[in-house]
Amino acid sequence: MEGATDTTDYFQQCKYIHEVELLNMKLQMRILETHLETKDRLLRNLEDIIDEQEARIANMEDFIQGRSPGYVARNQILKGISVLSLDFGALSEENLRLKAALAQHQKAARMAQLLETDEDYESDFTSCEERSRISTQSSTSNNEKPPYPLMARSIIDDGQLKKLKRVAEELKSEKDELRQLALDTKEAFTICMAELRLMLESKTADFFRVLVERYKAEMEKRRQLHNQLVEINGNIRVFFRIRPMLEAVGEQAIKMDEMDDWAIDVLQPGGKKTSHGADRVLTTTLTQKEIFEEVSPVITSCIDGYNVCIFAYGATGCGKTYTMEGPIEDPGINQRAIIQLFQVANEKQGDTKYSIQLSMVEIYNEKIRDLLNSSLSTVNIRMGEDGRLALPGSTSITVTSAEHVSQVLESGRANKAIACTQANASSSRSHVVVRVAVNGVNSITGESTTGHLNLVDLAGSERVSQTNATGQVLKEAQAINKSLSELGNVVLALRQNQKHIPFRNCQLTRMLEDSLNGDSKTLVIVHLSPESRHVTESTSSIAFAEKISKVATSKLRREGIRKSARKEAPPSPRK
Ligand SMILES: Nc1ncnc2c1ncn2[C@@H]1O[C@H](COP(=O)(O)OP(=O)(O)OP(=O)(O)O)[C@@H](O)[C@H]1O
Repeated sequence: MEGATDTTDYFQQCKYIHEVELLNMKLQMRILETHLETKDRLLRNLEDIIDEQEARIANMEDFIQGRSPGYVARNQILKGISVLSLDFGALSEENLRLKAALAQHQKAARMAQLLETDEDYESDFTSCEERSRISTQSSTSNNEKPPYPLMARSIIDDGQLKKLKRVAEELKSEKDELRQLALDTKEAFTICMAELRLMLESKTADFFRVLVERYKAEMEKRRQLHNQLVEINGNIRVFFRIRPMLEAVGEQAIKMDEMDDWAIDVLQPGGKKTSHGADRVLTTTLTQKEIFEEVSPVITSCIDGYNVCIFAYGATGCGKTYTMEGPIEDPGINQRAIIQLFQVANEKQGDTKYSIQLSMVEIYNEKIRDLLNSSLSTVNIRMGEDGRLALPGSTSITVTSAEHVSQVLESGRANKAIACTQANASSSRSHVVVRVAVNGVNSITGESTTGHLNLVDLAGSERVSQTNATGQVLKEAQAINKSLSELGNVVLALRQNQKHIPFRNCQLTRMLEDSLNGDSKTLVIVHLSPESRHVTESTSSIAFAEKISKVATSKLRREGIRKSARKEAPPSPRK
């Protein structure tokens, strides 16, 4: 019986052992499954981290230093393993041995697991302080390897970092190539532009040269035609002289046309720009000497017996007296003209002996006063026996030298000042006429010629309506207006070769009848103030200039001027 009991015990013991072993095997299986599952999760995490790494190549160093969110996942996994361990502790209390055995197996299995695969976990679990310590050491010592976490090492092992580096290098070299290409393109573009500019400049210069030549040819043609026209129309020329700006402030409303020496541009008060032509425009930059050179050809024809009239027309203050008299140190046309007549007469002196007489009168309120006589006697106009107009009783001085001319003109100027005071008039309220007679007598034939040069500084042309004039001033203004208007009518009639010339309507035209009629040469210099505040007066002066410049068109057609102008136009420049 006892033997049977022992056998039963033994059998029972074996059964228990088998059951424990079976349980143990099952546990091992479960542990392995858990381990595999853990590994799978770990691998998935690793894949996620690798993906993240690819997207964050620039932050690789940060990742290597262990700041990746992958750690959080791994910590959770490890936590799970610990929970599993605790589960083992909750096994049935009824079999402590089994529990101990199980615990031992579990411990052994866990140890085996850790030893087998997770050596690296050790480093993963290294404390932050430890890691930073090692990291600091690694940065100072090149020999020690940094404690790369498992995932980083796996990436390095996989060659992904190398791959990424290679890609980065390729990208860098492509970028360098692109940069070089951009530099080459820029250089090529600069060279191309420089060549293009040179080509354009040379083409433009050629084109411009041809245009200038054509322009000059046109100008020359125009000048010739104009002279032809002036001769046809009785040698009457109209010039504009623009006075320089006297005030620094204000806009310049009148300028010479940049493209045309014979025209001016006027900026009207409303902002409109108008253009006006004349026989010549004397710009602000011309000196007194240069102005005289422009008019001197007309003056010297006096020596040959021609009558010449030069009028300075314009509103008060626009420079008429400056042009005719000028300052003592820089004299105007009057003095220069008479001195030139002297010089030319001296040069021509031979069989013909020349003498030059000078008189100077003023027409104020239709009365003529002798400015070379200090008593300022009034002078009348008479028709002489030779059919010439004379001013009997007026002083006529034969001038003998340039100095003498200056002296005589100066005394006339002084008397003019007295006249202004006596008549209570400013200089612009009267017309001042310097009359020069050039007599030539041929000692052999006895023939004589007389040419008259009339240099007229007209009264200011401003309108009565704009001056609010009354009484004496109104009377003066009316007389001035009338005489200027009559002068305009006479010049226009002469220019248009009208049958009746209205000389007799005022003292000024009466006095100058013999000088304006016939083969005479007349020049009207219309003076213009450039300042915009004088633009109304200037426009009125321009209107006067345009009125006296009018030419009968039927006459032009008869002369065939337009036809010839068209025929000889130079060729267009080639593009
Ligand atoms: N071309 C010029 N260059 C420099 N100053 C000038 C010029 N023309 C005129 N002036 C100056 O302008 C002012 C007026 O000129 P000026 O007396 O000759 O005008 P005006 O038309 O004769 O006037 P008025 O009709 O009142 O006699 C003067 O001070 C003169 O010196």
